[in-house]
Amino acid sequence: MTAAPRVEVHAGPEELARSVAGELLRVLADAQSAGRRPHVVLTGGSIADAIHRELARLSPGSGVDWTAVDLWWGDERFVARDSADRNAVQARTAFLDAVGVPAERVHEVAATEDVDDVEAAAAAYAAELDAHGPEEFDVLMLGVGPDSHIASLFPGRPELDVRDRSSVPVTGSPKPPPERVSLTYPALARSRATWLLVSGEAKAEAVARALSPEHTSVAETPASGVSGREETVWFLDRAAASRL
Ligand SMILES: O=C1O[C@H](COP(=O)(O)O)[C@@H](O)[C@H](O)[C@H]1O
Repeated sequence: MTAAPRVEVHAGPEELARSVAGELLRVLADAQSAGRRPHVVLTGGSIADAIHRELARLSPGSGVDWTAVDLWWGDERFVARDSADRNAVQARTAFLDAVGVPAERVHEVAATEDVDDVEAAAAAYAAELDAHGPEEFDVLMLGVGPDSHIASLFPGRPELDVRDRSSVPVTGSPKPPPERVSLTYPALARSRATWLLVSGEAKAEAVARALSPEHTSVAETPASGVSGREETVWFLDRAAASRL
């Protein structure tokens, strides 16, 4: 049974980013001390970028061996490999290059140069998960949009109902860029710890709705549909928590 979500409120985005990065480094160091190679799902977006920069800053002395961590993404934009719109490029610039994660541990979604179309990118990502993915991710991090989307699962869209695959193509995304690849709910449910990362007043209403699931539906509020097997934590700043 999944425990009720925990809500952690921080003063502002910097404090939020520092706390999440510190907590992630502790989880990774503990898993490695126990002899495991942890698998983490990264997200894109503004607060994720701040967290990634904190990871680069706090990593020295954390005890984390970044050559023994596998990294995945909850979603990716289907654009050119070096596009600044790619979540992987954002992560690489903010921390992957700085901490030295080897390429074979970084499980990126295919870019437009790699495959013919977004359907092929989603199929290739599902195959990569089958071949190298864990039974359970250690930590899954998700940003939340003002419309309550998580990964690239947007309100009212058919991708919300996909149950037979781990990864889906998204075309005509309401938020640009229009073509994306997203993990599905069954894949997002394969995590020990699920952390939702939210900063800013513009998302306060989405947070309040997601945290009162009896007053909403997954179709209307996609963020209400995820939870970790052992813990679900909403890391908020005061502005994002202002309607709770
Ligand atoms: O498009 C996306 O948006 C969300 C949230 O981004 P933010 O800038 O509002 O924080 C992100 O979680 C997702 O990975 C991304 O592709």
